[in-house]
Amino acid sequence: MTASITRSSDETERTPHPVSGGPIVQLPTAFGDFVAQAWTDHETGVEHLAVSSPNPSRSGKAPLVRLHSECLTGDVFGSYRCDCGEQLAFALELINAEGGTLLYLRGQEGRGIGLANKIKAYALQEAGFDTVEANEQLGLPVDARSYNAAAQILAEMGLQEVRLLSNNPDKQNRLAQAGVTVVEMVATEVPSREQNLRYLQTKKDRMDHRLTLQAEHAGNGKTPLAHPFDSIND
Ligand SMILES: Nc1nc2c(ncn2[C@@H]2O[C@H](COP(=O)(O)OP(=O)(O)OP(=O)(O)O)[C@@H](O)[C@H]2O)c(=O)[nH]1
Ligand SMILES: [Zn+2]
Repeated sequence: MTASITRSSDETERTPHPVSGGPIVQLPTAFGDFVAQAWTDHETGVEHLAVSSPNPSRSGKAPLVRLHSECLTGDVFGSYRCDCGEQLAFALELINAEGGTLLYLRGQEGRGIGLANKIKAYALQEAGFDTVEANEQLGLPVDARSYNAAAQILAEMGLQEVRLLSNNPDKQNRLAQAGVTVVEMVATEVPSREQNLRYLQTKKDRMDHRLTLQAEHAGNGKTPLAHPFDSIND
């Protein structure tokens, strides 16, 4: 429980970010049967949740890991303003099929600026600003997230070499700085929609997200993925 993280570049030892994990419990879900473990960040008091496949990876490759930043509007309400809810469903389906872990990072709402500020940023986007400009207009960082707690949780779970389910190269770099080796980036693009196309285009153009946004990939509501709520309403 006290694994230290070292910089791969210079092997300089750093003080581990203080986190602790609780008991591992069964978590049967609409996406399959998982196990869950809560983790507390003792620096911030924020509680995160690791949701893992109970079976070891069948591929023999490094474990699949998704770091999912909290998005109340997308994850809980199924908002189409962003791709978060559908990415969450996609990741859980893949982890159920292939094995792996989804670490749900709370306190990262709105790329770390918080829910109320994200909604203010939405208001600015409705006035014409893009998702980057909106944060800047609020005098806030474009991306205020830290992955130090996540890296330490992964280390304590024995996940220091991972295949990262993400389109965000910055996440890969920031994890590497925190001591986690990303051996492969696994795309997590879901079909775009009319309502989130500008947002996704901005992420591609201004935040270097690896998104194709190809016409056949752009569902625009015509080829929706299974939504988290679809299989719950039985
Ligand atoms: N500030 C702000 N945050 C947003 C907006 N739309 C979604 N978010 C937040 O963005 C975060 C998700 O980040 P993304 O950039 O979509 O994806 P990522 O996690 O960096 O990259 P992937 O791993 O590829 O999904 C969540 O915390 C959301 O709450 C927005 O318009 N403004
Ligand atoms: Zn979102």
